[in-house]
Amino acid sequence: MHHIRYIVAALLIAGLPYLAPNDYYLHMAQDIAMVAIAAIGLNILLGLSGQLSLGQAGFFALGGYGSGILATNYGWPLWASIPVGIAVAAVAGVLIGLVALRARTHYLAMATLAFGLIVEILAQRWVDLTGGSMGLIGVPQLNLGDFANGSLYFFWIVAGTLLVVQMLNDYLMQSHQGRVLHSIRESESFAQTVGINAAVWRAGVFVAAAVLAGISGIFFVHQSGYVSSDAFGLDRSIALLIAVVIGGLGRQYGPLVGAVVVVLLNQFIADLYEYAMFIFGGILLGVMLFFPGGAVGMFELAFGRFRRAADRESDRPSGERPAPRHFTRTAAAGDGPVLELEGVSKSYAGVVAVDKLSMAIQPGTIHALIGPNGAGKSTAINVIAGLYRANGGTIRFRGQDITELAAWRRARLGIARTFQNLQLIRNLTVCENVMLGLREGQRGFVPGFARWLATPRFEAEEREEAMELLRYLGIARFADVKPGSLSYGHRKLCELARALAQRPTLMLLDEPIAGLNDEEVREIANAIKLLRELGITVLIVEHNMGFVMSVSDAVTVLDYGERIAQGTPEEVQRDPKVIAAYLGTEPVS
Ligand SMILES: Nc1ncnc2c1ncn2[C@@H]1O[C@H](COP(=O)(O)OP(=O)(O)OP(=O)(O)O)[C@@H](O)[C@H]1O
Repeated sequence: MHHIRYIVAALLIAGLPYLAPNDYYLHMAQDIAMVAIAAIGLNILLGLSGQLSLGQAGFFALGGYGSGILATNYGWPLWASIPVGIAVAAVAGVLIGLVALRARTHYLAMATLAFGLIVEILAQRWVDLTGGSMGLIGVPQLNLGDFANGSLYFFWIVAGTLLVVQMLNDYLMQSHQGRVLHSIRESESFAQTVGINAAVWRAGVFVAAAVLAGISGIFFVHQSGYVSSDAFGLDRSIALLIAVVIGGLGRQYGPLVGAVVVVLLNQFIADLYEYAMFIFGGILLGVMLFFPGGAVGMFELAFGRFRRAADRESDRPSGERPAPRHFTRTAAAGDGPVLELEGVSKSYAGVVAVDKLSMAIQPGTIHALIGPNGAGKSTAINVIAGLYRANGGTIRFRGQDITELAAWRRARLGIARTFQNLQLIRNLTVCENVMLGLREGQRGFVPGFARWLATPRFEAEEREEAMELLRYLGIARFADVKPGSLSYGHRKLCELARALAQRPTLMLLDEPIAGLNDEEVREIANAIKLLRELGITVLIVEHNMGFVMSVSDAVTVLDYGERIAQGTPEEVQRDPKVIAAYLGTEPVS
């Protein structure tokens, strides 16, 4: 009975036509459902993946006209014209999704705005096809059989579709796919380092939003037997945006609440039609300034404080931390180097940051890459992780040439990393951040949705695996809080747990103790040694010499992008070139 809310909603939908005093209310409910379907799509696009579209009315129009024109002008039956309408919207979604891979932020907003305007102008001017602003007349209604007016059945179809879309949305928000979208919004390069093909996701989410807008448009066109191009203007795109923001951007029920508010407001201000945009604009501004969480956010704020804090698990002393299971990827000592760089170079517009660097990292060791400021350490780690492409040389991981592989592919092969300036997803809990790293056993959308329908504990195994890692690193007590409320040291440990969740063979740690106090440094040093115990090979970039010398098995020293020394910590410490690089004097020859 974990999905009781949907059963109640289905009963309400079934009963509402009989309870509504007259058709006017039913019509309003239909409008709300239509707006909500498209708004859910926009919320996924903007609220989850962070991509702003000002052209959703374009998809709405393409879906609607795609089906409406075939059914009206060419006499197609609705069962055939509707899938075509959805397909037209989806194809447009793919095309705009491809644009979204090139244009970000306000450029993307402008591109989608232009798309919406083009569709609107086509709808107005291509009168033979669309009827222009005079309208397409005699559009068949979606009334299922004998019901001439069909409002009862029509409501059931629209509201039933909304229910299914809302369920898919709810699954998305609670699942791995939702976490992926959160991560893409916060940092695409970070997402790639946990094995996410961000480009595919960004484009895919555009298609999903386009299809939902298209379905909404199809319902709209087949609602009343008549449709004019005036219905597909910019104001519709803006109204959707307003619904999403007023409801609460990124919130599970934000679009539904926003759709109710927008449709009701439209009714109240029907007499002030000329000022409608002005009034909506004012409300949008007010919400964004004073209640950025929207109506759902306000509700959470008001009632969240009465919610009982969940019992939190307490952490055991470090001696009693069982090692996590599932570490299968580790490389054995006889396998040869885990990572080999051969003459790797990287320059930025003339600045040679890494110069023909060669080094080998042996399995199961902690290898440090050190050097003065600007020596090229971060560049080297980014080139290894695949965030930057090398200009020359070869990188081999467990014998495989990965020089040309995308970052997400390298992550999937078993290279995980942490960042100098922490990359944790603010809107996810500590446990969910760690779950983001789990790749193995992740289900696709459809099997995941089926499992979600079947059991409330649909991600119990993933959660338990993440908890094991948190316990291992001694931060299980923070599992259910957002990373923002943790100390800097605990956040570093959380990031380490997330990287561990990728079950890596090689872990790249970029300045793991920068900004930490002595106690926190000790914790991180212990954690890094635990990684070695799990058989993971570690490459650390770090400034703090004392720390490097205490944890590493081998050290490579860079200066001006070139390798100037390599060896055990003791050997490197005695090397005159290293002393000179750090003290700024000429080497004693
Ligand atoms: N995105 C960039 N564009 C241009 N130059 C860059 C860029 N990133 C780094 N550099 C330059 O490349 C050189 C190496 O920088 P890098 O950040 O890799 O060194 P680092 O050893 O990590 O330094 P630090 O210890 O200060 O972090 C520096 O001269 C730096 O100014």
